[in-house]
Amino acid sequence: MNANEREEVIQVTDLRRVYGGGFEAVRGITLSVARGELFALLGTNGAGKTSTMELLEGLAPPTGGRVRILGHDPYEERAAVRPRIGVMLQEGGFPSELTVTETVRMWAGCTTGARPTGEALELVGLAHRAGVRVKQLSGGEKRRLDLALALLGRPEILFLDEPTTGLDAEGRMRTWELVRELRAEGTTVLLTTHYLEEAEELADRLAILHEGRIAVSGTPAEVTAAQPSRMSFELPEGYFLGDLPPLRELGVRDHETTGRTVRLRTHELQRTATALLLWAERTHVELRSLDIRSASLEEAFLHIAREARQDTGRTPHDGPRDDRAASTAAGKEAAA
Ligand SMILES: Nc1ncnc2c1ncn2[C@@H]1O[C@H](COP(=O)(O)OP(=O)(O)OP(=O)(O)O)[C@@H](O)[C@H]1O
Repeated sequence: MNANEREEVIQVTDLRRVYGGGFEAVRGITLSVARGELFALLGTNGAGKTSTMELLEGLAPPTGGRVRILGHDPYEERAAVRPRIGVMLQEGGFPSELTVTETVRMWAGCTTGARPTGEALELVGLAHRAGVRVKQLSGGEKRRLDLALALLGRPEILFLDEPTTGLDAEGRMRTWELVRELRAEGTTVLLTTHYLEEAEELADRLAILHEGRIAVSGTPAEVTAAQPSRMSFELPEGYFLGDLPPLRELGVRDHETTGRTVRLRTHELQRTATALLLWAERTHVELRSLDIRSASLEEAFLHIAREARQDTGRTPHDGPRDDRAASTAAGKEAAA
């Protein structure tokens, strides 16, 4: 293979998952992840992140579509895929009477070419808890044990389902550092998380899921670029909105006022901010409580969540406006 060529180790095409009761949790997801890349799956609660991860991990067969992990079907060709991947599920579940060391040894017994137990515990910062029974570990320590087990077989692809949930700030930083090191060594990582700063810190690319579909995807910079920046300030005493330069002409997309506070959203932050600050200087007034912030991943996420809330307000008969698959789901709902 050409050195510049992207080796796609995760390929997902039009993936679908329908649960027993007929609920469509994954509704046509297409994505690919290159070797050595860190891809983050974000989404509102119930968006379908875990349902998607489980299909990629080969824990269940898809209802429709295609998954290839390292060129294999992870469900049909489990024996070929399993030794090359590491999986950290959302909820581990170990025999609670075993000690940390015994748990790792037990797991190592089922893993080809396992790391030494001490090394695995060292990696996740659990070496000092080696002799402690699993039931005595804190929630965060159990997450770290989960991670140690996922790393035991030196996987080529690491699936991490909410790896830092329940960790304190130091534990989270430590996990981020470890994930960065693994990536630097060439490990491909697929991560789900509710911490947007985690995705912003770690991800090369990401997708935000909503109701089983990818609502937006790209690099963190691409995803945030589509969102407006925000600016807010207090109107000086004796001044009104109409005294400001015409906001539309400054690139302002929309604005609202509460009392004397003006909040606006703009795609041209520099132009808007410069014009308003120059106006304040010319007018010899101070824009108090001035706050200017560029768009963030949080903004993109909240935008999607807001749209989701508005959608929830619709009746099934209204149906989503422009999506055939979603109309089918709404139709099912209406029929139920
Ligand atoms: N076994 C199941 N049977 C029926 N529905 C299920 C099942 N498992 C999950 N679901 C539903 O599928 C949808 C997606 O769930 P999933 O756990 O994949 O979402 P998620 O994005 O991982 O959510 P969270 O962020 O809350 O962990 C939810 O509406 C959930 O209730």
